[in-house]
Amino acid sequence: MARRPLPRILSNGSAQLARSRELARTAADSATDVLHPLITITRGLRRLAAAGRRKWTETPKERRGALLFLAASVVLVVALVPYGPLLAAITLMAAAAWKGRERSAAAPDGPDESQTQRLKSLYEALVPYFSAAEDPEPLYSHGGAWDKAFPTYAFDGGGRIAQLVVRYPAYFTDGEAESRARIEHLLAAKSGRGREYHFTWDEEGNQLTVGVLLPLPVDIAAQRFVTTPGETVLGFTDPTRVQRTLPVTHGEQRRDVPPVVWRTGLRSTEPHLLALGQPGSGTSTLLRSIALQALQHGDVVIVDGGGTGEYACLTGRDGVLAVEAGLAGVTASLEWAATETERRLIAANHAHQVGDPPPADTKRPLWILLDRPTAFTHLAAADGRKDPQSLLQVPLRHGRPANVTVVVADQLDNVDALSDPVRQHTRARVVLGPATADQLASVLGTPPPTTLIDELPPGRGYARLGTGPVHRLQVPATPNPYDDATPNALCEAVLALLPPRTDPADGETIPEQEQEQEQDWPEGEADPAPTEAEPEPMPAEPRTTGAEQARTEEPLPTPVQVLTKEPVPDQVAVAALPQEPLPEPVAAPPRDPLPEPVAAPPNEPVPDQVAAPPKEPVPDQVAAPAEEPGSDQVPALTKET
Ligand SMILES: Nc1ncnc2c1ncn2[C@@H]1O[C@H](COP(=O)(O)OP(=O)(O)OP(=O)(O)O)[C@@H](O)[C@H]1O
Repeated sequence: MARRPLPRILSNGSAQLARSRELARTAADSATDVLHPLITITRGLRRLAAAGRRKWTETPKERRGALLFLAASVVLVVALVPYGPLLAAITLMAAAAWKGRERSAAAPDGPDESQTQRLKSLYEALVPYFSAAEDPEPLYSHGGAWDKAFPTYAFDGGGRIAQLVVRYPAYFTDGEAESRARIEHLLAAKSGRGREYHFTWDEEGNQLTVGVLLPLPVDIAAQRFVTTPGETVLGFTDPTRVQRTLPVTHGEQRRDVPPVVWRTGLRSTEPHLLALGQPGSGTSTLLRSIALQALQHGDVVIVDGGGTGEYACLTGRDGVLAVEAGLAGVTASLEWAATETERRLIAANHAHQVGDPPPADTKRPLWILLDRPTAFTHLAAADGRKDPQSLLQVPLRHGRPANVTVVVADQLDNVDALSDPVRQHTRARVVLGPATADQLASVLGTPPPTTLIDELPPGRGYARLGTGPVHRLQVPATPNPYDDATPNALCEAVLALLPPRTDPADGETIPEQEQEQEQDWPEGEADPAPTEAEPEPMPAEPRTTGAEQARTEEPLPTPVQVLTKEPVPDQVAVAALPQEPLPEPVAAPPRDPLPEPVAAPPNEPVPDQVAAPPKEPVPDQVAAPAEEPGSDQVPALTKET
């Protein structure tokens, strides 16, 4: 399997150019500072000369002789007086300096009439919230002095408030989320809707700073981001809470933008991610973006519960172990992933015990990406079969030391159908699209410090990594390249990131009829379900149209081997997985297991629901539960959401 090369560090030619330009600008600035008096005097002399010329042309011709005589007399007197020339030169220089000084237009002292009116009405609106009858010296009272309450303010070109500092009385309950939310809502409404505001509460100084946030960039397309292995760019955010910037290209241009970077792997404190959103908010796009980044250094298994072929472009690509859209296929893939997690743990532990480094085949990151897994939960329940989510328990609980990462994307309305392990072990959280304040607080664990706006572009939302701050997030545009509505430039950007197609393992194509005959479950195992009865959420047709194929100029993928008895469409190729034997039958877990503790207790064995082919228990050291952060760090996600 060909490996993708590490991302090439972008050429630094333009960076050098920018540095030289910056150097030249600094030198020019310093020279201007040093030569400033000379420049002022020269400018003054020029102005004096211009004034003299003007005076000469304005003087009637008959009086020019007298004027000339007067000037000559003055020059003569000056020349004859002791120190006259010197005094005259000093006087001239002083006059030139005075005349040459820069007279900037005096800044207006305060707000203009309409701005004053805005501030006054804002003040009046705040009176009921920031006043108390018992207050002997109320800062807020009807008809009171608004300028004492608003020490700093700024307006934008349209006359709307761009920044405002609001002082409030010490008795205001600024520690209560509800009180804060009321004030924030009111300020956002009175300062102009349609913009996002950021609120900074200074509880010590009894001050609230209101800032207007610029829209996040929506034009950044999928590309190779300059990150290290183990880092995934979820999207872009405001520069305020993020120290780092990432160079991105937009057409011919390059610019630096602050990213939200999620770290996975051994040292990650948020090893798994949950993304939620309303339909059409961009969760599938986020998953596609993560998949393209993950494929640079790892393998991915994709579970597509949406059934709209969002991941067809990844099918049959190098590193893509499976793109599953049917219940039986999903179950088989997730069983394999659980077994693989255990295998890695055991292999790494054996290596630790004999003092060897972990084997190479335990280090390649494995990503399990699930788009709407609750669709399969409903299907499995209707069919009386095991919920595929129950198979995520091992990768979720023990995935970090095994380099296995789980990403779950689903709709906000389906939160109740997510299993407890998914809720408890996904400490990186993303909410995309419109969501109520309660939904955001429930998923992220805390409300975002910005106001919500009614209309959000696709891919816009919030991200929180563990107990860190809540970031505004804009996911890079990573559309489905096989979608006819996708603009060509974006389509090409995504296609350029796809790994090459996987060569069939044995160099042969297995005819479909043969495949069906060859799909045999291990002896004694129950057939998961009769093929005819299998509900199939994903249409079996290929997702690509003729036109799309022509655009990609790539042949359709060749099915290599089929894992399940389900009729799998050609494009849903299950490539590398089936080289492994199928795991033992998995005992169905109780339908509604009690929520587990987030941090696995020390010495915890691997849950026995998933019977691994190697029957050894997972060694204590490998489960590494001690490093797992405690449950208080997981953003709350209640079933009431
Ligand atoms: N970050 C983004 N930038 C630009 N367009 C986006 C972005 N995210 C999503 N879109 C566009 O929004 C539409 C819906 O996106 P997507 O399919 O990812 O949403 P979804 O939440 O998975 O919806 P559904 O659950 O209905 O599949 C698509 O047309 C997609 O191209």
